Amino acid sequence: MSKLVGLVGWRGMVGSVLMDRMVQEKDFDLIEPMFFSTSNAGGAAPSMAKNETTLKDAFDIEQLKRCEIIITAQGGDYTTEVFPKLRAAGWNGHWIDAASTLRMKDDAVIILDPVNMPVIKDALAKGGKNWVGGNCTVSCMLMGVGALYKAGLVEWMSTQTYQAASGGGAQHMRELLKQFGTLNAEVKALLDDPKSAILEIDRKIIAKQRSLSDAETANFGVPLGGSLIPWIDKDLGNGVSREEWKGMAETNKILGQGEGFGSPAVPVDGFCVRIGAMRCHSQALTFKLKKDVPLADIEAMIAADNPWVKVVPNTREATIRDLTPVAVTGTLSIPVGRLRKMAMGPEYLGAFTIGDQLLWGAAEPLRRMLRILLDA
Ligand SMILES: NC(=O)C1=CN([C@@H]2O[C@H](COP(=O)(O)OP(=O)(O)OC[C@H]3O[C@@H](n4cnc5c(N)ncnc54)[C@H](OP(=O)(O)O)[C@@H]3O)[C@@H](O)[C@H]2O)C=CC1
Ligand SMILES: N[C@@H](CC(=O)OP(=O)(O)O)C(=O)O
Repeated sequence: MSKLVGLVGWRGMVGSVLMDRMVQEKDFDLIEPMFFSTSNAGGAAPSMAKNETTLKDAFDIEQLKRCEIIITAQGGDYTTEVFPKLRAAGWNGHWIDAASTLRMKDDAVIILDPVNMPVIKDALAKGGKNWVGGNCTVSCMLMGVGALYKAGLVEWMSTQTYQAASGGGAQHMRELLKQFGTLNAEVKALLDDPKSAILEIDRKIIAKQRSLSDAETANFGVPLGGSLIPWIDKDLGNGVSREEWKGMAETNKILGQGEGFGSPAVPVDGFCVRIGAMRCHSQALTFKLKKDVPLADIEAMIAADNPWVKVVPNTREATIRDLTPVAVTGTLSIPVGRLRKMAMGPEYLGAFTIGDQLLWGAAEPLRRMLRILLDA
């Protein structure tokens, strides 16, 4: 008989991407889905439902307890409220979560199976039940350059990220697009006139950006359209943003090394920056390798690591065609390009990589974990 799998957060942005992928990969053929809602209990479940055709209350512990596996993309507040109650009520099922709440707990594994299948298998063998998707930037980065870590080649890595609006949620994407529209409207007449002065357009744009109302910047706090924001997530009070802190903490935990694993952590640090892209996170990486490895060997290693990574030749033509958010959005492809040795010495490697933060950055590791559990 198919396992009863609870789905919470299925109609949100991450959840919708997850549902699409589960339909594409025919995951629903293998499970008995039970759909939950925080806002519409008793309503009709979506078309993938089989026997459980009404939405269950996502706070109803007795209904949740019926599920052998629960997948949630409802968010951190939901996890904080419901997960401890469910475990306290004796539920012993598998919890697969997109939120960061439980990520760094000792009994949780950060799931990214093309990179850390041995860590997942080891935890499963030991009775692990809590599986949490990684930070989108970290997951996309490791899907691209995980081969260098697996080969034990990385002494340290520095990251400079270019993160899309979607990382903040659906309202942030809307806000960005509204700002672009407002700015365009401000200078439309001048743009339509090829003889108009560009510096006048520029003056009007900056004046408009600086006078956007609180309502027009409610989500990001400041204008993002035509600008950038070099701070993502909370201020940890030591000059580091929480998003930057996740880089080192999560990379090492995913790889099963560093604190708690009895081996040294690889230092990872850099700056995380919000830019006006829609849903692809991009990052420029600088590696200090433990030894000088020929570039061709590095390219071959990266290309062979998993079926989704794609080495982009370090030429202008290939880069501007294949290594942009526009090229990658909506695909599972993880291009890695701009690979070259840097001026600092032969152990210093530069790279640039991009991933769709709603696919490999959020939904895909969750549905793959479901498959791992169904196959176990
Ligand atoms: N955004 C991202 O990039 C990433 C997000 N995550 C995690 O996933 C969580 C969910 O993120 P995200 O999907 O962006 O959140 P959303 O705000 O899109 O969805 C969360 C929930 O909001 C409710 N909701 C209320 N109004 C609407 C509406 N108009 N359309 C759809 N849903 C609505 C739904 O719950 P209900 O059906 O019960 O009413 C839904 O499940 C995050 O909190 C985070 O923990 C993880 C990685 C990346
Ligand atoms: N912080 C990411 C999105 C996200 O949800 O991250 P996390 O899953 O680590 O909270 C961003 O803003 O781009």
